[in-house]
Amino acid sequence: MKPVKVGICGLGTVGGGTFNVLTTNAKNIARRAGREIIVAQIGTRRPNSDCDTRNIPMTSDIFEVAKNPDIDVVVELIGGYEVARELVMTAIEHGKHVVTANKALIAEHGEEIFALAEAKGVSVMYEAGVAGGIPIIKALREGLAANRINWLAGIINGTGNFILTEMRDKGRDFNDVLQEAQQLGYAEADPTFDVEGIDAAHKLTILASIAYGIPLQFARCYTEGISKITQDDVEYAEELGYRIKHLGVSRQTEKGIDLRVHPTLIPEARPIAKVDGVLNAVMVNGNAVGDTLYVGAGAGAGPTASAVVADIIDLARTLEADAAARVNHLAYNEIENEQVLPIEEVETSYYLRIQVQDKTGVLASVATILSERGINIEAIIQKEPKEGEELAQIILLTHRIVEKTMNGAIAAIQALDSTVGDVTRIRVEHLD
Ligand SMILES: NC(=O)c1ccc[n+]([C@@H]2O[C@H](COP(=O)([O-])OP(=O)(O)OC[C@H]3O[C@@H](n4cnc5c(N)ncnc54)[C@H](O)[C@@H]3O)[C@@H](O)[C@H]2O)c1
Ligand SMILES: N[C@@H](CCO)C(=O)O
Ligand code: NA
Repeated sequence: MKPVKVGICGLGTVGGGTFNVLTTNAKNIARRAGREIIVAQIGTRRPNSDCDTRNIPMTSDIFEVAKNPDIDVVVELIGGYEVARELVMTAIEHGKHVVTANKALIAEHGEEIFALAEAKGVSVMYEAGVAGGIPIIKALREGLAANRINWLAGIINGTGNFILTEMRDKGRDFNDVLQEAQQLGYAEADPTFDVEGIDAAHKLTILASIAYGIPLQFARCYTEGISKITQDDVEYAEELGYRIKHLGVSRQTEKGIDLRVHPTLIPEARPIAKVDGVLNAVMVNGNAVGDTLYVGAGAGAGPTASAVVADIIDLARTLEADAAARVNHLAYNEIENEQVLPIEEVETSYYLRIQVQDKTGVLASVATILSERGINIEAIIQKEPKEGEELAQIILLTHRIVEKTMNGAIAAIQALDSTVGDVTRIRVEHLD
């Protein structure tokens, strides 16, 4: 069979990694695909010193790659929304298959891109976009296709998990660790996407869509970042037997689907609570299979390239096949518009940290506010003021309650004379 010709656009962390995996593992890849896969052209503004591209045609115009009649598969690794969207649409218009690691692009413009791809009989693959090297898209779209997915939850941002781990294990400063994550090539071009949960929300949007067969609904994803987590919360969570992780959670409930990214307390006995550093992990619960767990590197050149190249191999195998026989872009042939629940309607358990004046009767007033609203307390710790400080802290774990009821309770606690500042609220997931 004739070789498959690939054009790579963007030769940064992931582009460079993809080029190196394709060349280093070329023989093995050809054995798997049943044909050679060669890099026919690279579109980049500058060379990458980690890559020996001496014999490869290069251009600074990525659109030249998208239109090159010699190329079968265009690999979009430039990032961002607008130019990337235009590039991918141009490639599809020219009859190319596309592989991308760009979850922002898929979460925001996926429907339009897939519609054009289906009209043109080509495929757009995006395994590298979600949880880096973990083959979670493949697992959900194909491996778990027999199931009704009940829920999924994951650590799906490598930079965020790296920061939380370094803060917890070494007491390091947030910004210092973020800088290291940027140097290691883990972070997004705009790192607020990582720390404010936007990147995780892009990934969760995609996971929920292919898990339940619903449209991509990024705008409905509730998003909260990790920048407000304090060393105190990390320590108190551990005292209660929990770890704090930045989690994407989506459940199929009777009221609708919840779709949310936020810091989360997880019981330390759960394997996912011990997934540290740049590792990602996704738990998926299906009605036939039960619990499943997928763990691996969520960012970095090699792991992300592993997923990009797997998609290219998949395409190489089916290049001449009937497009309609390929698995649908969003896994389901029929997409149904199920309601995404507003965060106020979501039910979960809570960790609360309340700073109070060190007076008698304070704990009783807090307990009264909670019990009046039917909120049961599961555990409680009271911390005396630290040396040289005047404020005490009350730390609570509650049973499950709907978020709007908790909002009312928090407002009432904050209105107490004895409460100082805002109440810290972190949601708790037992993952069962
Ligand atoms: N870095 C990771 O670990 C990782 C993991 C998964 C997914 N991703 C995604 O992969 C994509 C690329 O990320 P990266 O980390 O490799 O970024 P990067 O900044 O290292 O590389 C992007 C490259 O594209 C080039 N580029 C951008 N616009 C261009 C244009 N118009 N013409 C020519 N070149 C252009 C840049 O100069 C840069 O070299 C992003 O969508 C990112 O979200 C990254
Ligand atoms: N910035 C992303 C890259 C992988 O998608 C992360 O840290 O997870
Ligand atoms: Na993946």
